[in-house]
Amino acid sequence: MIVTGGGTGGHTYPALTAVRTLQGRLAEHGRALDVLWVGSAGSLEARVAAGEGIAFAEVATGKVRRSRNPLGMLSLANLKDMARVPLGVAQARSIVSRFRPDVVLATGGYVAVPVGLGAWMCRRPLVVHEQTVRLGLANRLLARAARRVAVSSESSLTLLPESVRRTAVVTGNPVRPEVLTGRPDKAIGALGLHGFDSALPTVYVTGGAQGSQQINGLVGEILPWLLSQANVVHQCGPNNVDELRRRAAQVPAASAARYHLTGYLGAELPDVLALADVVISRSGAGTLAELTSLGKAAVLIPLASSAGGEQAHNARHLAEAGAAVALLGEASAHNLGEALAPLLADPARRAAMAARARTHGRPDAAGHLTDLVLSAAANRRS
Ligand SMILES: CC(=O)N[C@H]1[C@@H](OP(=O)(O)OP(=O)(O)OC[C@H]2O[C@@H](n3ccc(=O)[nH]c3=O)[C@H](O)[C@@H]2O)O[C@H](CO)[C@@H](O)[C@@H]1O
Repeated sequence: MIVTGGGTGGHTYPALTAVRTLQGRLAEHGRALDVLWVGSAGSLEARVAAGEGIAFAEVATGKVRRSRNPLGMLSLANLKDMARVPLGVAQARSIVSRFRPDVVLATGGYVAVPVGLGAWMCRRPLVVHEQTVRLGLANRLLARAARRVAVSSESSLTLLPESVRRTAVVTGNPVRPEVLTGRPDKAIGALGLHGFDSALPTVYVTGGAQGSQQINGLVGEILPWLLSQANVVHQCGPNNVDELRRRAAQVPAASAARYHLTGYLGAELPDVLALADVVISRSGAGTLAELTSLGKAAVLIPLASSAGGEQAHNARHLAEAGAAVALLGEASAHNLGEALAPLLADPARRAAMAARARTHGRPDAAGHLTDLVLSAAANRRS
């Protein structure tokens, strides 16, 4: 198999989960998966593949920066990047023709475009996986060339063009298995949270892999109050740690022991999720798949500029079902405090929200996507 997808955690982790699940399936039959990850140099997917011991090949990619103004799309940076796309396609085609995979799995992001086109040119079956309700730009381009399009929710189906809908299957969005088996006590040990008060609920604040300055700012405004009600693990983004650490120095010493700041959570993420009673988060598809599979009460602050308003759509969907609170429109520290207060004060209220969230989870998504990939590969072989 060739796997491609990346740029952000939302595209990278479903690809990783599919690879791991496939490896596990084949191992049950005493067989090994021959897999190559094709991605961008210096990217998250390159680091993830290296960490997992998955062979990795680089292709050139061009990021197309969206702009409300059509002429803005023609910026110098965009034009330079677009010029890299044909190079990436040529590289990907050569990689696919040498590796000769039975199947190519693409999970979105700019890098998936050249690799998916390379698969199509070499007549290798392409399976596209989409995490969000609306197909992302890369997947819209690739969907017509794909043997199968896997989507994460039923509501995607009606949004697909007729020709693509025929190849579409609802699999859900794969969640890394370890995310579902975290342990609160391990989070305390690994992050040194010995000052946390076990009588108080714990809030996990996350802005996605890169962190969110908006969420960091809003949480910063209510931090003294929040720490009087809860313990807080705050994942602020690797580039924001220094600034946030300076701001955190103003937290009164009495409550500082209940505040843990971190740029990015790696292996500790599952344990922090297990520890969390309430999550404050963006509403990216990856994070929501995790929160719903686990069943977590959440206050969602969507990224306003996400493609097609996709994060607001995700957040509204869960909020309407009582499975989260969504701060839609202009979020303020006041609104955030108001959304949190009843959840922090009332364990039964957060348990009810968590239970509703769990009904939206699809912990079996990796298995469904793996079935689809295996059947595309088997078809080619037969
Ligand atoms: C800015 C942007 O382009 N956002 C998009 C991106 O989300 P983005 O990748 O930013 O966010 P997601 O919520 O989809 O995924 C983030 C992933 O990173 C993990 N994580 C996060 C923080 C951390 O410290 N450690 C860690 O492991 C999360 O648990 C999750 O698995 O792709 C998603 C899926 O296509 C889309 O829905 C989002 O709109």
